[in-house]
Amino acid sequence: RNLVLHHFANGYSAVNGCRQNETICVIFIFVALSPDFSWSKEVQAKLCSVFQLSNFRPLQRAAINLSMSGKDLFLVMPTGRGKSLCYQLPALCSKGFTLVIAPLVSLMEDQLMYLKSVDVPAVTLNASSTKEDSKHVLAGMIDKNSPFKLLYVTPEKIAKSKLLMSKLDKAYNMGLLTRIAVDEVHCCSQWGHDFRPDYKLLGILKRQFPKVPLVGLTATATSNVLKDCQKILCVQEPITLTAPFNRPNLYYEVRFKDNEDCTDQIAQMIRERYKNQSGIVYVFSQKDAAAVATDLQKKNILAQPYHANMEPSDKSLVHQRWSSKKIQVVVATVAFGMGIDKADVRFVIHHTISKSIENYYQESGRAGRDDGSADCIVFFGFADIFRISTMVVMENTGQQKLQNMVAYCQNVDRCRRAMMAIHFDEVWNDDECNQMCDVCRHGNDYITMDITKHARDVVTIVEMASSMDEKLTPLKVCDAWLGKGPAKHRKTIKVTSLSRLEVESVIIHLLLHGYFSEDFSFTPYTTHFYLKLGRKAALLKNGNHSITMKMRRRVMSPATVSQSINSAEVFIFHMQAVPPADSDDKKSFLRRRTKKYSSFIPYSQNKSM
Ligand SMILES: Nc1ncnc2c1ncn2[C@H]1C[C@H](O)[C@@H](COP(=O)(O)OP(=O)(O)OP(=O)(O)O)O1
Ligand SMILES: [Mg+2]
Ligand SMILES: [Zn+2]
Repeated sequence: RNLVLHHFANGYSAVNGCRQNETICVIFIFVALSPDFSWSKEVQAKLCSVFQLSNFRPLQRAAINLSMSGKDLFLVMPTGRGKSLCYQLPALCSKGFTLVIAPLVSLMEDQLMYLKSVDVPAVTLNASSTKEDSKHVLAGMIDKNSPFKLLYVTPEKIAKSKLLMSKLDKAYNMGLLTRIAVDEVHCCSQWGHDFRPDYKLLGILKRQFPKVPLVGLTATATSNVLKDCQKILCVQEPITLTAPFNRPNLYYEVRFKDNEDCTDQIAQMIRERYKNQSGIVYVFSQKDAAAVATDLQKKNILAQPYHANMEPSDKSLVHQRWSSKKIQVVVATVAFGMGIDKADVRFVIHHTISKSIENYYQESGRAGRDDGSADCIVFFGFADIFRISTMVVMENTGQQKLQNMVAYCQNVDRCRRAMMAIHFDEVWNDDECNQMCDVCRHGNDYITMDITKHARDVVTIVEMASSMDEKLTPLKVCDAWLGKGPAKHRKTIKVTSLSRLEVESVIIHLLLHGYFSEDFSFTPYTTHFYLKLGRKAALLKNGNHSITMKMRRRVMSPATVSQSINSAEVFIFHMQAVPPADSDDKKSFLRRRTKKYSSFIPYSQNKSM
């Protein structure tokens, strides 16, 4: 029992046997960690001689042993931690071949290129396979000498190719279909972040080939998504191994976009902080990819765009040039994601927030796969929220997921890792972050403020517009509150004393907490996002109701301090700070300031940490 607990404490975290008795699962995992199976020597030898790796990473050995002993398995392991090895190595140590389902041709090609380089025979069948290639592969599947160990196919092939299914059937009967691996298994579920309809049809595999063990692999799946995948794949009693989601070498930071274009700031960071280092800049749209790449090029940065609408050969070229360090930065949409396995990515910067935490975790997870330190920085812009919101308006849980992402960015209170842990149903102790997020490093720069009066004012603006039968976009609401635009929108309230960033922050807070809600309006060409009163807005009529939020401490001159001491009026974002007169306060101010400016020195460059 103690040994099992020891393994758990050392990162072999959750083990859930769906519908299985927990004790049996604990025994399975315990046994699976043992190095004494009939295949253990061969597995260890090939780990070194073929894959040229000296040790397993957490959970790899358990996953391989469970898979080798014929168990069905879900493996949830952070991006870049080596899930592929957990089916490639068993494939190499078993007779017959392993069928691998992967969502993208580019992802398969990358894996084939890698396997070729280490002399593991692997082939693919996909829409771009030639007739000759297909013939060769189909024949190999039922060849007793198994000319290949891994066969990569897209889910579309399984859904559409009767010939492939009949060959698989034959191979199954001959005992040559040894294992099935479903990579990026979260694509099965509509609740996952990257649903692919053809994955829904993969249940046929377990129904047709019940004796073949299946392993589903993903970096990002909540327990509900996994349950859904299990049902879709018709897997009866899988064991789920979940490696801790945490990537200790990644530094997470969110920056508020103080104007629409943060490209200048990004360029400066790349030129100074990430000189000669590889990275990715994620953008919202194909248009943005082209524009931001051009902007960076103008600033003498070797950057190229990457998006789904480019010719496959152009995409490959950008990927190759980046992998071989001929260019420094790829400016990409989400199309540049799965299967990107460059080890030394030192920064992933989001020019625009992702549409969900799952997406963000996966995209930022492209950084630091070599275990070296790397930075993951998001630029959080007010207008971007509504651009994405209207884009995901038709997706099942699109708004909820976006809200979670916005809450992650807006948060200045809780360790960023804690936010992710809560999202992925993990237990997390904030101390383990090790100051590797901006909140843990700079949380003291924020204080709790009473914003009730501000909330009443801005709610009044929306209420008034509505009484005049007008709808206001969030940007219009900001303008009205800041004293721009028609005066009728602020008849009974004063122009706010808050800065634009503060105004935006308050509106986001009210939206996240139900004082405002979204009001979409559809035209044949576009969708508009308007603000309307949310379910909690009425509470503001009650004199006792109060709202607080964390705001960046405003550094004030002594005169301002005395004016504002009893007021919630003055806070935040004044970068032009004036040190306090009092000498103790001055010291702490200077400490804070040094700290604040060191906040712009990320971990990877901050040699003192
Ligand atoms: N035991 C190990 N020791 C050192 N490096 C390893 C080990 N196992 C795998 N790797 C390396 C090989 C790859 O370059 C890198 C990422 O592996 P890979 O299998 O592509 O990740 P993954 O599938 O978990 O990530 P993703 O979720 O992004 O697909 O890790
Ligand atoms: Mg992978
Ligand atoms: Zn933290």
